[in-house]
Amino acid sequence: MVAAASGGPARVVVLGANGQLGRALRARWAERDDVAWLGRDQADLERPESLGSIDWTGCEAIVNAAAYTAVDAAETPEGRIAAWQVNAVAPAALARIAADQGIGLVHVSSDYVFDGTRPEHREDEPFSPLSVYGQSKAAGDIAVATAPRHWIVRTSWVVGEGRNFVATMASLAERGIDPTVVGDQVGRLTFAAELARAIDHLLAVDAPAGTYNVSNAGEPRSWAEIAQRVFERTGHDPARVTPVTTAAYFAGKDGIAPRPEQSAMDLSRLRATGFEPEDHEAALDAYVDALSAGGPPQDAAAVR
Ligand SMILES: NC(=O)C1=CN([C@@H]2O[C@H](COP(=O)(O)OP(=O)(O)OC[C@H]3O[C@@H](n4cnc5c(N)ncnc54)[C@H](O)[C@@H]3O)[C@@H](O)[C@H]2O)C=CC1
Repeated sequence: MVAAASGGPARVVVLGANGQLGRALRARWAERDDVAWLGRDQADLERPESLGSIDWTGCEAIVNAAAYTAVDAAETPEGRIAAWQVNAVAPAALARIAADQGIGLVHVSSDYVFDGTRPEHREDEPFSPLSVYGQSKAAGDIAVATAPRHWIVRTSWVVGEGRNFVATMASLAERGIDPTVVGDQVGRLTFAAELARAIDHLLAVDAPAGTYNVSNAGEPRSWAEIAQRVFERTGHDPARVTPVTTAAYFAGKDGIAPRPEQSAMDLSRLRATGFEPEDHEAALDAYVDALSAGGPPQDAAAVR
C-alpha cells in the first residue's frame, strides 16, 4: 500500500506533489490524513514501468499532477523522449492501473493540445498540437480516456508558488526593468489554488467521467496586458511594459516551440457541475497583493 499521513493506506495518491499544482493541492488538503504525496523521488514517471510495482491497495483516486512542462526543451532529442515518457507513456500506464484496479484517475491536460486558432477551446475540439509538448499531452489525454473513471482537467497559464510569469513581472517592476512582453497570445490565468479547488470539487461531486476545462474566468487578456496590470497593481507605470508580437519576441532565438495564440477555454462544462471559477484579474490582484506583502519576489525567471 501507499501510506498516507495517518499511517494507513492512502485513499488519494498525488503524483508530482512538488510542482505548482502539487503544492496547491497540499495546501488545500492540509487537514487530510488520507492522502499520499509522491514526488519524483517516490514515483518517477520517466520510468513508467515502476508505477506497476506500486501497491495501490486502498487507493480510490490517483491525481496526476506530474508532467514534463519544459515546452522548449521538449523540442530537443533528449527532451522529446522524456516528454513522451512522462506526459504520454506514464499516463497510459496509470490508465491501465486505474482500469484494472477500479481506481479513479485525475489527469491534467493543457491548452497546448490545440493550435489556438479557435476563439474559445471546447473540450471536444479535435487535437491540433503545435509542439512536441502539446503532442505528448494530447497522447496522454487519449490514453487516460481509456480508464472508465477518469477526469481530464484541461488547464492553461498556471500560476502557483515560486517561479512564474506574475512573480517575474512584479520583480521586474520593482527592480526598474522595463520588459517587452508578448501581446498576441491571449488567455486566462489559472491560479494553482483554483485548479486545486476544481479538482477537489470534481472528486467531491463525483462528476461524470470526461474532460473538463478548468481556468479562472473573466475577460481573456494577453500576457502584455497581464504584465501591465501587475505593474499597475504594484504602483508602477504600466506603460513601462512594451507589447510585442510573438514573432518579434522570439526573433533570432533558436529552439523555441510554437505557442497557440488563443488559450482561453470554454468553462460551461465545469460550471454545469456546480463550480463557479473566480475572475482571473481579481485573483491576479489578490495574488500580487500577497506577493507585495511578502516583500519583492526574488525570482526573475525568463518570460514564458
Ligand atoms: N504551468 C502551466 O502554465 C500549465 C500547466 N499545465 C499542466 O498542468 C499540470 C501541472 O503543471 P504545473 O504544476 O504547472 O507544473 P510544474 O512544472 O510546476 O510541476 C510538474 C511536476 O512534475 C514533476 N515531474 C517532472 N518530471 C517528472 C518525472 N519524471 N516523474 C515524476 N514527476 C516529475 C516535476 O518535478 C514537478 O514537480 C501539468 O500536467 C501541466 O502539463 C497545463 C497548461 C499550462
